[in-house]
Amino acid sequence: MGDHLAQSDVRPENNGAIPALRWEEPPEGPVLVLLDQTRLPHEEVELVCTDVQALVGAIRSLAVRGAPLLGLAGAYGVALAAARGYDVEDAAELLARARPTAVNLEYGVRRAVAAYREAGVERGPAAVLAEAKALHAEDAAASTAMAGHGAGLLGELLPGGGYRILTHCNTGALVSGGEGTALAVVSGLHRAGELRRLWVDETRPLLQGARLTAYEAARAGMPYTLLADTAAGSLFAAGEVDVVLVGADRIAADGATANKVGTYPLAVLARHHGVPFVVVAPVTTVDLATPDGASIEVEQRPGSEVTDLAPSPLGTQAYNPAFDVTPPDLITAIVTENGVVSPVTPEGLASICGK
Ligand SMILES: CSC[C@@H](O)[C@@H](O)C(=O)COP(=O)(O)O
Repeated sequence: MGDHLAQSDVRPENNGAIPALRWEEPPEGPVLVLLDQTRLPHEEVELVCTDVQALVGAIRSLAVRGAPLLGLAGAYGVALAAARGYDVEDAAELLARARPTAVNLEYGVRRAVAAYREAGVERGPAAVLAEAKALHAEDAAASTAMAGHGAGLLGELLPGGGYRILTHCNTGALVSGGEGTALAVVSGLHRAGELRRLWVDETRPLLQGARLTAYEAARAGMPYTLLADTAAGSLFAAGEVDVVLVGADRIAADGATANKVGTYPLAVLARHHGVPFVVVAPVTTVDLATPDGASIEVEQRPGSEVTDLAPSPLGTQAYNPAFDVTPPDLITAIVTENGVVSPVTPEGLASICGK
């Protein structure tokens, strides 16, 4: 990001909840302001993107991340290009390719570009911004609806309430225009007094659970406990997990679900221990054009994200996929804003998406 961010563009803020992303129009020209998630929880620092290259850098570095938020970033990125007079089609290509797995990114970009094309060059900037804001509002509404459907599902699966929920990665307000996906369900249950314990996977190697979910859970006053990803097996064996709730980056037409690496082992553990495994995602994460899990492109990240942790001996090679794919038969239910798909079938998914 270096070249695109003047020092004065970095503004620390500590008062209350900071939105993960917002559009601003100072006299110097429109900007997209991001809460830098690489700096959380120790520092709440905002990045001000004045151009698409800066935003692409922020997406790749995970300053802005999580499927629904990537969709918003993509749409606002197109709006930024249009407002600042850059080539909108070129900018859209750059943005859509910034990360490959979360289909929301491409969805947000394509939707914004379609609005631009329809409005024409003169009215395009206003039209594309309006589209990005509409997507933002829809995402917030989807969060609320998913929280309601998720709570209803848990009530059916686990009568009695007082849930001990295991989650992976980060799926809260940091990834959404609203309260998120899986963590939106957890937040609603917490407010209703139904959350006995939130088990938070660290989420190696970039620690989205330890840094971001713990940050959100602490702010909300949830009863939560952090665990190393490798401790999940013994937690299941001890009978301490009632249900697994996770988000998704892309759900194929057959229900196979790509989510943060480490999700698939949780689904295997859940099946072995007879625990429901539930995916919570908006329909914008369902990609009916991708037939199955094998067709999902899984982002491979630099090995240094793994080797630099310890650090490992110089020259060590690392296997570092950002996501893994859980097959549909291991998924108890997929919760969307339009309702719940269970059992997970291609027909059920297509119908919830209105296709
Ligand atoms: C609602 S967020 C769902 C997923 O996007 C989330 O679980 C996840 O895998 C995020 O990965 P990240 O690499 O941090 O962008």
